[in-house]
Amino acid sequence: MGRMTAAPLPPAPAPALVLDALSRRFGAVTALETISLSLAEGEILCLLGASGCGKSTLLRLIAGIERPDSGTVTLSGRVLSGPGVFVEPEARGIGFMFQDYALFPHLSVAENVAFGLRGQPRGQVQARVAEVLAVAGVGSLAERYPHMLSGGESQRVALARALAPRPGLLLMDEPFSNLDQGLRETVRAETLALLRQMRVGAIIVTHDPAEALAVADRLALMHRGRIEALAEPRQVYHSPPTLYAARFLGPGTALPGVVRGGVLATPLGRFDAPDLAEGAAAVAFFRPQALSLCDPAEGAAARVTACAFLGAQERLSLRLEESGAEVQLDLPAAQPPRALSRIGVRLDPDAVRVFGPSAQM
Ligand SMILES: Nc1ncnc2c1ncn2[C@@H]1O[C@H](COP(=O)(O)OP(=O)(O)OP(=O)(O)O)[C@@H](O)[C@H]1O
Repeated sequence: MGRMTAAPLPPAPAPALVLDALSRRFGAVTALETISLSLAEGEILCLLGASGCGKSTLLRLIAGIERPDSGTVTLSGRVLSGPGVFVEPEARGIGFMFQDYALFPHLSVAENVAFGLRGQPRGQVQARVAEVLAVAGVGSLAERYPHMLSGGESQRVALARALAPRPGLLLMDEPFSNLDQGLRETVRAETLALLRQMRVGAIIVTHDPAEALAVADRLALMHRGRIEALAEPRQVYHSPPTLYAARFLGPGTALPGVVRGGVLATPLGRFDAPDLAEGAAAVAFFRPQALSLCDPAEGAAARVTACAFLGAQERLSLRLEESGAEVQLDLPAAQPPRALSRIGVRLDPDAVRVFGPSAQM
């Protein structure tokens, strides 16, 4: 066999946006604490987190609507905000789309979209307005006024307005939350396709984990003004760095135990915890789909205490007979769960994450 020689790695794409140690306080509240992250060109990042964690403040600092107390914002190598530097929002080359779309009520759709192109030659503005309205699928609505638009149409017009000046980055604050469930997924898919087609990077704020998992190239989970997790959706979902991140991204069970000899013993098995100290209070976390049914003699015996129909699956709540621990298990909805009053369960050890004390804050 020939020896493999490692090919030189292609140079990593230059980050489009770099945030370095951004902090912002409001009186006694630390809204953001030393936030650092970078965004590659064309990358779509979701900022996810509970109410009050600092998502909107971070978006406003990047847009320049708010000033940081310290730290720097750099876009394509140009410092927008930093010691002694502050570029006004309209000079940043960043598009902003607000949750309520903020269309000007007294301007037509075409005039709304033309607003960000002020100062450019008239013919050029008209051509660009027609182009982005067509790409956003609302070309026929150019003469309407905002009160004559449906929610989905308003969203598309707002998107067209934000994209018209060819921003280097688009910031979107809960852009789909005003749409009802059925429309939301369609508009979301179309918006994403449009961003990719135009190769515009975006930071999308959402408090909905399912939306962040579906949409993001990478997601940043924020918690109390800090970034708790930053990675691709699958990685954050399956290998969350903390118990908070694990719980925020979806349901699961945390079984507590004590580490002895580098192993955490729980009612559903023993899991390696080589990095944790002897006697550390740890938890084994797993998602409902990590448990499967078996004969009670072959796994842990359990009683079904409740059952929730979720459409595609049934979620059973179980009490383990030996320990009394409560766990959840997902079954395909086709399997009738009511017949299963006493069951056995088995846990897939590869789907378990062990969190020591410092990862349970
Ligand atoms: N102008 C302000 N004055 C005082 N406190 C503020 C101001 N703006 C934000 N805060 C506080 O900073 C923290 C972060 O707020 P922020 O709006 O960024 O959170 P968020 O994650 O966007 O929340 P939500 O999802 O509810 O919009 C909160 O505690 C908030 O009360």
